[in-house]
Formats: sequence, structure tokens, C-alpha cells
Amino acid sequence: MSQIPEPPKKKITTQTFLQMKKNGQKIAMITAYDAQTAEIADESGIPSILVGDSLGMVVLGYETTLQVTMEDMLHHCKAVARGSKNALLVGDLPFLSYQVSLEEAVRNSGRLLQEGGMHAVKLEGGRERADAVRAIVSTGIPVMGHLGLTPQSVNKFGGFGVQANTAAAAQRLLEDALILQQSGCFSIVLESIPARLAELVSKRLDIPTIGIGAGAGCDGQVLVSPDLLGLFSRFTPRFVKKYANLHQDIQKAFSAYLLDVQNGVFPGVENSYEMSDVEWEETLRIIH
Ligand SMILES: Nc1nc(=O)c2c([nH]1)NC[C@@H]1CN(c3ccc(C(=O)N[C@@H](CCC(=O)O)C(=O)O)cc3)CN21
Ligand SMILES: CC(C)C(=O)C(=O)O
Ligand SMILES: [Mg+2]
Repeated sequence: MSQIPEPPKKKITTQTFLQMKKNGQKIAMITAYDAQTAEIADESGIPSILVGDSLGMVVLGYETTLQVTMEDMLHHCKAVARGSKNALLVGDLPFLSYQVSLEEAVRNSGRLLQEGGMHAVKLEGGRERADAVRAIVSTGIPVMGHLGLTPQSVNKFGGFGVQANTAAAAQRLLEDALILQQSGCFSIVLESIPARLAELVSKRLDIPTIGIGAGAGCDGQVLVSPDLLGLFSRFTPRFVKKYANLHQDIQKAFSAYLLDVQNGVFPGVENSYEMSDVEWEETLRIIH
């Protein structure tokens, strides 16, 4: 077999995102919250990783994303940054970190880059966040928008249901998307909206849309990694496709380990350490 090394994979930037849309190349993104997952994503050639505030629901055990803090996000952003080499890293701004003032929005975005090792930030909302987007982008920090089902507003929506499924709401979402683009966003997540609306919005925008529950007409897709791995099982949104059944696999492994321990089958000699007979004889001689 030839031993020609693969050319080093190039670092993905926000410019790559824009170029991929121009070239009609679909953009794949997954969430990650730890170094190990980020490393595997990188090995797989996934061009972009989102450290989502879904962290709160899939890793930390909260019912919603509202409890997630900047400190939580930074802790996991740092881990992902340590595990990733080439992916464009986007950090979610948690609830209350960008809404109170433009100063806080810039400060907290900067922290995700300076301390967290991210390359860009994501925030939820449309026209009401245009000033925040402009302030952050003017600092040199790329911003990804997020429209449709914005989970930090779950208490306003009354649940995690589909959004923008009326003509008026669809028109408003398109307007918000155009405002976010105008305000300087390099990309927008479209979550849980009708597929044909997402396709229309994607065609109207120059910046790439990244869909989750928004159909095949988006410029890219994002999924929560424990969802696509079949690891998270408290609920499964319609938009999730499971590419593995890790929940079941891990449960089987744990059960097998439990049985082995109970039956004295584990550890075997192959999992144990020994000392030389000479040292052992000496040990028995000096201990009583
Ligand atoms: N594991 C996980 N996956 C996600 O995609 C995700 C999170 N967590 N946490 C943050 C947000 C919340 N999201 C959610 C959460 C629940 C539904 C859901 O239950 N959807 C149902 C319909 C619910 C309804 O109509 O009220 C579905 O069948 O799709 C969808 C998106 C998306 N994000
Ligand atoms: C679902 C994605 C878009 C997200 O915002 C998250 O993981 O927090
Ligand atoms: Mg999020």
C-alpha cells in the first residue's frame, strides 16, 4: 500500500461557509460538549461544531436551556476547543448573556472566543437582536443567527412546537432573516419551521441557512450529537435521524460489566498486574 500522507485538512472559517453556499456544497454541523466528541467529529471531517446551550438538556439534566450560564458554556467550549483541529467552532450565547445590554452582549461574546476558544457565537432572535448582532460583529466576532423555534423563548411559545406555520408568521420570519443578514450575521440557524418556508428563506439569503427541523432546502443541517447517536432518549423530536443506538449499546455494556463483576469473571489475569516470584517470596518473608 502506498504511504502518501493525506494533505492536511484545512481549517474551516466563516468565509468557507459563505463559499460553500456559493458552490452549492451542503454544510454539516453537529453539536459537541466535550473534547472526545469534538475529536471524533474532526476525524470524520465534519466542518463545523456548535457548542449548543442544548448542553443544559442533554448533558446537565435540565428541563430547558434557560438554566445554562456563561460559566457552564465556557467550561464546555474549552473542552471542545481542546479536542478540535479544523472545524469552525460556534459557541451558543446562553439565556440572559446578550439581551440585557449591548455591553454584556459584546463582553460575553468576547469571552466565548478569548476564554472558550470559539471562532464565532450564536444568539437567538430576529429584529429585536439586530443591535446586539451589529455591536458584536463590529468587534470582529462572527455571529450566527437563530430563528423559528428559539428554545430560550420556550415559556413564550408554550412548548417546543413547530413555528412560523401561518402566513403572517412566515412573512415575519423572512423579514427577520433579512434583518439578521443586513446586521452582519454570517449564517442563520432555522429551527422547526415548515420545509418550504426554510427553502424560500434560504434562496432569498446570500448567507447560508443551517436547518434543524427545517427540511432539505437549507444550505446546511445541524443535529444535536447525542440525538443522532441515539444516546439521548428523554424525547426524540421528529427532525432527529438516529445513526446509531448508543443508549442501548451502552446499557448492554454496563449490564455485561455488572454481571462480570458479580460473577467474579472480571478482572481476568489479562487485566491484572503481577510481580516476580522472587519479589513475592521476599514480600511474604518480610510481612507477617
Ligand atoms: N436533545 C435535544 N435535541 C434538540 O434538538 C434540542 C435540545 N435537546 N435542546 C434544545 C433544543 C430544544 N429542542 C427541541 C425540543 C423538543 C422538541 C420536541 O419535542 N418536538 C416534538 C413536537 C413538540 C410539540 O409539538 O410540542 C416533535 O415531535 O418534533 C423539539 C425541539 C431542539 N433542541
Ligand atoms: C439545536 C441547536 C441549533 C442549538 O441551538 C443547540 O444545540 O443549543
Ligand atoms: Mg441553542
